[in-house]
Amino acid sequence: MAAVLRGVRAAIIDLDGTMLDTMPDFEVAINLMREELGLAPITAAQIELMVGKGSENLVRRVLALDFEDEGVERLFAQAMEAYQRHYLVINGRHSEVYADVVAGLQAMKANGLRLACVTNKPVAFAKPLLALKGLDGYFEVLFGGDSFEKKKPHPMPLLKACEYFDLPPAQVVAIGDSSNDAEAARAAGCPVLTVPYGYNHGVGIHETDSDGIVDTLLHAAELISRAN
Ligand SMILES: O=C(O)COP(=O)(O)O
Ligand SMILES: [Mg+2]
Repeated sequence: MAAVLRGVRAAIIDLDGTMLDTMPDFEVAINLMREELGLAPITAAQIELMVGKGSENLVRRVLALDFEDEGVERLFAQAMEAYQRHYLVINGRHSEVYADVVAGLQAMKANGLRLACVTNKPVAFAKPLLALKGLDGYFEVLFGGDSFEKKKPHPMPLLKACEYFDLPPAQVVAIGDSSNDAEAARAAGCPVLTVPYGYNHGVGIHETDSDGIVDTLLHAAELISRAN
């Protein structure tokens, strides 16, 4: 693993499931939306399988629990509006920073790494959330699921971050909790580390192709530092 991390000058860090356990926020906002539509609540365990590919995909999949394709499309705009309205109100209220995230970000900065946050969450949710949790100051740039034409697992958001840093992808490590992060990194040519504690569509992180699994962001910081 050390070999692929040699020469790394910057890190692209995912948000949901990597820095913050946001599942309780998703659960509250999704169930407020369902209540408005007259639908019964669903569990965090159900929602966890659907998170990771952005808000539109989440809302469509939640509706698909109760409706066929035609019903999903009929209700989508109304459901999306309700979900976004509720999410913005509760954003961050029920979510927590994972262990050793702050220590990891501090260690990366201390080691001279430049940092970007690249998430599939819309920027309007991600920006105030990072600020509320005191994490915004670590990042030079934040890209969300609506920043570009394509989201992860497409490589575009990662390539844009590399462009922003003016570094080749081989010198920019991606760190995330799901196959979306790992596939985007592979396609972009970035080395990739994964954390095992987030949301990977119900699939163990060992099943996802990466350059290594790290227990925490602090562990990631140590590996990158040791390789350089
Ligand atoms: O909001 C999502 O779909 C997941 O967001 P993430 O890319 O920060 O994990
Ligand atoms: Mg994630």
